[in-house]
Amino acid sequence: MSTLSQAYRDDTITSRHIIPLDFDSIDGVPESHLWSPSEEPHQNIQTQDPQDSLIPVIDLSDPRAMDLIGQACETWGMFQIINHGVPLELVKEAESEARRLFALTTQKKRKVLRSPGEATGYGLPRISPFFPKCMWHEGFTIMGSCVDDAKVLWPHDYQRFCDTMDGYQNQMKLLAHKLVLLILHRLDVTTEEMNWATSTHDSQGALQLNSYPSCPNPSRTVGLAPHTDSLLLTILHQSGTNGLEIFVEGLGWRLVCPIDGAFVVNVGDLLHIFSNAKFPVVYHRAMVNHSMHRISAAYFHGPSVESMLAPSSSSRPCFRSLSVKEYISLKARHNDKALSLIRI
Ligand SMILES: O=C(O)CCC(=O)C(=O)O
Ligand SMILES: [Fe+2]
Repeated sequence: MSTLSQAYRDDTITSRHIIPLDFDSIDGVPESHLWSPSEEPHQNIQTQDPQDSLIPVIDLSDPRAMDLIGQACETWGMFQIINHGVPLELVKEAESEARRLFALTTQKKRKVLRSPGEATGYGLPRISPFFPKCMWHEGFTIMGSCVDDAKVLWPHDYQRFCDTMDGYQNQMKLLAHKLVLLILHRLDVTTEEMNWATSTHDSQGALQLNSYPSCPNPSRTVGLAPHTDSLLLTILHQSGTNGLEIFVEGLGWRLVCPIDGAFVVNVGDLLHIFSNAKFPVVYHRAMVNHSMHRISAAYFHGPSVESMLAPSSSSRPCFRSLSVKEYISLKARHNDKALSLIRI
């Protein structure tokens, strides 16, 4: 049976930029990383006042949580959650282990470089080939066990990293299932569809650790270019530094303020399709700043890659049905054009 990592492996586009910059050895932004407004479609739209975040913050212990989540999915496709039940200690530990990883020398990190045809390891964002300039970013992708890479990075001290990332992925998987259940109440789903979306034993997840070093020229650089996440939903921990922005039709780019102990949750393409576009497609990006090294951890949750996906109980579906694997493949080849290719 295919796994998410096989599906990603099959479709990696060979990129001329697969190696993140050696951030330790540079003192300016090289031409390859300098974006002009015309190269970044939304770059010139002003971000709103940082205090004025639109995205709702929902307390999962609130009896109205299900309704609030449903409304947020329909209106923004994004919300933040607090009182989610994930031990905050574990979140802090995962962030600190991610910092320990990115603080390694460039030479060390490149030993676990994600080569073309590989799904996990150290590297640039998967969307890099679709943009003319490189992003001010380095990432580390984990799907299941990361022990092989960790042994290369810390031959005598790899267990701490692995245990933390395993524990974090387990908690994310539990939380993702809880959220999917709450979200599906907003949609008119059949029992069979409910089983598909909530089946725990063959759901798939990937953990993406993102690092955005401080940048000498943040107004001409992009941390993570505008994109949508491919799977059902994403649960993001952003360290206390601004950077994540969501594109809202008619309003432009809006900051998603970091809140201590909260996770940002956003609808991914598969959920957009499954909701028959009742939930919007969520464009977001990450910007960088002059003084802070920003870290984030995104957990992408999806169903089995072998399973079929179609708009739920819809008399007038606006997408054709296809396998999850096929969608991942379309996305890898066509990026944000993938949804229009399956629209009917
Ligand atoms: O770093 C962030 O805030 C966003 C990360 C993200 O969008 C992703 O990893 O897909
Ligand atoms: Fe994302």
